[in-house]
Amino acid sequence: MDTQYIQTKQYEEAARSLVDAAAWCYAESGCGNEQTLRANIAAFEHLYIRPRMLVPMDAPDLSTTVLGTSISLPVMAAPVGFQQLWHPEGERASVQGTGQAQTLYVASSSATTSLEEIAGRVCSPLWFQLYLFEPRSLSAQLVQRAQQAGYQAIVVTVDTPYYGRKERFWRNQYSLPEHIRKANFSDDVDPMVSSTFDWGVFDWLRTLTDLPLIVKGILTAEDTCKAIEHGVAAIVVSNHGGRQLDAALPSIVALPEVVGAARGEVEVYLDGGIRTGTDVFKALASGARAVFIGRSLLWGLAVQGAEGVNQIFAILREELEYAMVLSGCPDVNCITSDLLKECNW
Ligand SMILES: Cc1cc2nc3c(=O)[nH]c(=O)nc-3n(C[C@H](O)[C@H](O)[C@H](O)COP(=O)(O)O)c2cc1C
Ligand SMILES: CCCCCCC(=O)C(=O)O
Repeated sequence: MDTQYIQTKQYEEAARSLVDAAAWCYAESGCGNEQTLRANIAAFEHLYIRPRMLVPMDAPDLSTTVLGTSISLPVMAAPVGFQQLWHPEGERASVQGTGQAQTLYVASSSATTSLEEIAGRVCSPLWFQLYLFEPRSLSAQLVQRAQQAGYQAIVVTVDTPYYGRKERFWRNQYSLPEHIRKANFSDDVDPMVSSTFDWGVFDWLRTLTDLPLIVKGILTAEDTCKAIEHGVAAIVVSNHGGRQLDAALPSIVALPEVVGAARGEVEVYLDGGIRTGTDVFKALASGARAVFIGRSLLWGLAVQGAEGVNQIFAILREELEYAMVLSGCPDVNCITSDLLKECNW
């Protein structure tokens, strides 16, 4: 397909007509009544930009760094499992499209392509997302394989002591197709997430790797302090795209308290509900260093494979560039909290 869409929303509409109903339902679902899924997006609508005028600039500079790695825009690919549901090339295409956009890709523990194969394809910086599995040895092996394959950091997802209740998916009695495999595990291994871990897991992981550890799934100041005490290098404010605890805080609402508690000691990123460049702008103005996209990346993947993923980043890049020029921000460091106003009407 050679159509060029100008909004991520148009990719969503196109993807819906292309993707099998079960895969669509699986990805779009939140958990429970989907309050958090809706609120992740709706909360951005309460934030408005206070633009500044007559700030001279040429083209604004959207580039930044995350843990010292350069990326061409402050938007990265979130870990998303089972990507062959959306395109036969799955993760191979999404990592390629992310590389074309010159940004960073996080490979999921639950990928349909092995972590080694993803790393072999790479033309972008790569982090590996780790689930905390029982037995622990399953997680330990993944960490060691990721380090060996050249990943630059481990993103530990901590919001999944149980796998969330995707009730919409269950109600429709969908299940994932037989051919969809977790490629990081042999067929006789069925890794189960574990509810028995505490914060000491970071001390244990530290004995296994010297890669930076990033914690994904934080929504409170209290847990931010715990994470810093246990030596994390960065925090992802996330509610798993509204897929774990229904009625959990929308990510953009939780962000300021996490940023406040982090006191600049660690980098803070956000995911959940990013659909436009102005959403990216609002997250940066609320203190995020960069953001991740989950579902919108899948829409690009479903419609045009690697090129679609690249296009999703291109759309967000252009929208962010417009927002920066029109609000007087020559570079991403100029996107500060004084440029935002909350309006609850
Ligand atoms: C279909 C799907 C699969 C996901 N798989 C993972 C995963 O394997 N690991 C993980 O940490 N998060 C996973 N997530 C959560 C994303 O990393 C991210 O937190 C979320 O999608 C961000 O919200 P957004 O979809 O509104 O951008 C998944 C999300 C979706 C929609
Ligand atoms: C063993 C955990 C499987 C998780 C699958 C991917 C995911 O995180 C999701 O939200 O779906």
